Amino acid sequence: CDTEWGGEDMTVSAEKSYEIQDSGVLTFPEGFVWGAATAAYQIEGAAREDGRGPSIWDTFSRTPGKVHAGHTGDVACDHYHRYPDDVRIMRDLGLAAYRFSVSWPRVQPDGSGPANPRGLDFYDRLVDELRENGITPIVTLYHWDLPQTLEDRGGWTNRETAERFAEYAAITHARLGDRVETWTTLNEPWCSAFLGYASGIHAPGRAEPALGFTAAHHLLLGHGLAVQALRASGAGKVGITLNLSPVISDDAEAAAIVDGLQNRIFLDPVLRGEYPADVVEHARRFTDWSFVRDGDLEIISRPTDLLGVNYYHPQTVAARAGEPANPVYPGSEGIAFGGADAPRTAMGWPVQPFGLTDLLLRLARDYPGTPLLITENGAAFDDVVEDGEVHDVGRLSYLDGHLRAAHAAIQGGADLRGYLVWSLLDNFEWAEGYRKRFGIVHVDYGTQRRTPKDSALWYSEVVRRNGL
Ligand SMILES: OC[C@H]1NNC[C@@H](O)[C@@H]1O
Repeated sequence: CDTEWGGEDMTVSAEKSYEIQDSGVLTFPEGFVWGAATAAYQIEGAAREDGRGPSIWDTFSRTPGKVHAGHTGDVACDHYHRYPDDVRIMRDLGLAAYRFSVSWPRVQPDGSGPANPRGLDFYDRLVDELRENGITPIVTLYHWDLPQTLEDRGGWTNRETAERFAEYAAITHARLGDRVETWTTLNEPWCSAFLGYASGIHAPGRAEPALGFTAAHHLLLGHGLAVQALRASGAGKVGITLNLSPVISDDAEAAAIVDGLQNRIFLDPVLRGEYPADVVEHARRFTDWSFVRDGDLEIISRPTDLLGVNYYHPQTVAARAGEPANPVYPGSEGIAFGGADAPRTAMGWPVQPFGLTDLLLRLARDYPGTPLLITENGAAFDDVVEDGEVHDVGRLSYLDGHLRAAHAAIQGGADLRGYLVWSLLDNFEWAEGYRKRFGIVHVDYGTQRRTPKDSALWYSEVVRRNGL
């Protein structure tokens, strides 16, 4: 993926458009926010430019065997240099909002201390470019690229990292807060904790079940401290983004365990100010929870303005004697995962749009009063560029089904404010490297040429009509 910048013309060809057959128009609420999402390490590149320090993903991707084919985020989609072209693509598609993450090691190369002005300068340029093109920026403060220096001191297993995170949040808001209204603190703390510390599948690659729970708590504490810092700094809307999955099972006990470890261990502290009692008991074989201090849950549950929901698929589980534990769900011995009878994406994930309706209605029922924003939903498929076009029928069908599912949830009473497709661009899919493509815009990593896929043209029409 190491390329020279070609600077080709990236405009979307306006004459092409994707007509939606009038199969009964579904219209979304007035003001529904349509956009796309990305993350810094997955698209920016420029890994050592303008003072950026190393993150745990720079380290992890250089560790043999951890990332497909040794892929790294050194160049990625070269968004650090090509952002004007990428913003122009979003404008031409008619997107109203763009969710991106700020790279903590760009802002504070060592994770603490004074800001790196050149790092912040990039986000200044990006935010201004977005606003000049009528696109609302939505900032994620942490999308997994922890400064390595902090990991060297224990990372999210060290309580002090939560305090450093709040300082970083304040620094970033001080620079961008006059032009960025909507902030989410963390992206998918479940992945950071249970892929990164409990199972070793993601950076920093530690594989001790107990550390998953410690890291989860300090991530949540960091969220709460950052909310306090953002409020003190005059932030507008503040929230957190969680990857949530409804659990499908014939076995109530298995379902409760997985739902607790995936969903309620984060939802309940943030929105109810308590850890679920069943999860606390379940985890006692791994931890005594002594990392929870008096007052932590009050900090973690500071009021927020929105809940970012990342949905891809449900979890189908069954009780099966002798089944070994799934390492990302500590203590899940006797529970078999998978088995959904559904089409699959290139990630092997089942395509089950009904799960999104179930999830959104469950959130509205169990955690009422919190506006919801789908901050990620999308699918990987093996795309091919043919005569300058990408006929990604599978992705288009996935998105169509999930938008219909989201609409059904709105009809059922869910307070859903918007939908941000994952992702704007094909990008670095973590341990899968660049071999999995989630973008509605194809990226040729050899030339960095962008090609809007049929799904992008279709999505543009959905945005224009505010419906299907
Ligand atoms: O796996 C697809 C996406 N899931 N949520 C977090 C993102 O960084 C991933 O690329």
